[in-house]
Amino acid sequence: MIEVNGLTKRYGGATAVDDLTFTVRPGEVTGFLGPNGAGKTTTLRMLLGLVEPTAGTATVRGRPFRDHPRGLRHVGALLDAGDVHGGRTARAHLAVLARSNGIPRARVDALLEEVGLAAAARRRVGGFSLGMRQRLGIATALLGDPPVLLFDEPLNGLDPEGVLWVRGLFRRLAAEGRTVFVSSHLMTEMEHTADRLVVIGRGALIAAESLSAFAARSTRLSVTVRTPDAAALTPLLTAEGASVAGDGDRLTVTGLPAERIGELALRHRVLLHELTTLGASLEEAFMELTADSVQYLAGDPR
Ligand SMILES: Nc1ncnc2c1ncn2[C@@H]1O[C@H](COP(=O)(O)OP(=O)(O)OP(=O)(O)O)[C@@H](O)[C@H]1O
Repeated sequence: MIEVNGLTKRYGGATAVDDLTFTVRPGEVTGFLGPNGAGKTTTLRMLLGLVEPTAGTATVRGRPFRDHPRGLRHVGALLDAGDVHGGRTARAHLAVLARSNGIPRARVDALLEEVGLAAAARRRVGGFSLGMRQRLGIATALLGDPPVLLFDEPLNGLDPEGVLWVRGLFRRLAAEGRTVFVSSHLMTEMEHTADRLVVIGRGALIAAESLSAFAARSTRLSVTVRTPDAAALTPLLTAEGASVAGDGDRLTVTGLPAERIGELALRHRVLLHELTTLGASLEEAFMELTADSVQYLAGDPR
């Protein structure tokens, strides 16, 4: 569990992180989304005690990160994949960290295998591609088998196979009960990976909610529903706050995601012939909601 409360960072007159309050739960992948410069990296650095907050607190499992005595065993982090001693081999890099954190050496080779770097284990990191550095950074984060994992833009530089692998890895880590917090500036990277989203814009919180709740807040998302029982379905949808337009057996529904419409129909035994999401993609919803962070400001629904 990560708890961020009133977290603020100012640099001179500029506010990089503005009074952020949210929680990140174990057992889920939480996407940390915001446009470039929104304050994601600064927030993650404050979580790791690398940047001192101007105000507010950030705790990991109830304590500030620097109060955790065995760093890598409590929180694993990938912040900047380029931030590795280029003269070292991948294996030596991990071995040094393993030794200083009291982690068995055998874990190094197992992890190099797991992240797909076994064949490059004896090569110097200076010659690694960005994707290979990301894989090494992910291995570093996993080294201490920590219950909490932070990843800053982990998909940068990965090829499609690497992206699929990382998605599967994050899902597995969450299924093991870990807290997985992953930043990205692209919704497309998160929509197949995250269970929940924390969205920020210009340092301030825009949303902290499930992926489907986030989608439902976009005014432009609409769902086409075909049903022989529109008369029964329409009041069920409007009672949930949706707008329903349409004629005959074809309805256009805004304000509710397709998943929720499907659930309602099932629960009330309304037959559906079609359920299609139209219009804005989640990426467009994200752009719409981050376009004006003040206008769409919403609290943390804890
Ligand atoms: N050390 C610093 N001194 C001054 N300003 C800073 C410093 N670090 C970050 N900033 C500013 O704070 C804001 C937030 O930056 P941050 O790197 O946290 O954003 P981000 O969401 O991670 O962006 P990106 O997706 O581009 O990595 C930016 O305007 C940045 O210029």
